[in-house]
Amino acid sequence: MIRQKLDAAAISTRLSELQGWTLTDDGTSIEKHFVFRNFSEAFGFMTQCALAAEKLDHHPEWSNVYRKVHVKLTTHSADGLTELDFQLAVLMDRAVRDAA
Ligand SMILES: C[C@H](O)[C@H](O)[C@H]1CNC2=NC(N)=NC(=O)C2=N1
Repeated sequence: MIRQKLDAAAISTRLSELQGWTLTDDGTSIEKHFVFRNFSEAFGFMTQCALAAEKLDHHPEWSNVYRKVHVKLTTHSADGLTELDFQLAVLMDRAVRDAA
């Protein structure tokens, strides 16, 4: 199931397929710091991700300061990481290319 909590081995495999994402100390989230050229690119990225997240019915915890966006992904209902978090991470990495 897509909303089923992943075990440590699955998390480590999925994480190794990504770049720039790290596991938080408590093991329940992955996070990444994105840096863009300017605020417009950062906000364009967030807009695209917001629409993708809504379609996926899976939403990021994030914050933006000028040209930086900090993203933390976790599945609240599973109290940990699920396949959905990794799907959203892949979508976000793809959105970076479109923002440029
Ligand atoms: C009803 C709806 O499917 C749920 O509330 C979804 C919405 N988005 C979500 N996003 C995240 N990150 N975790 C959730 O558990 C979650 N649940």
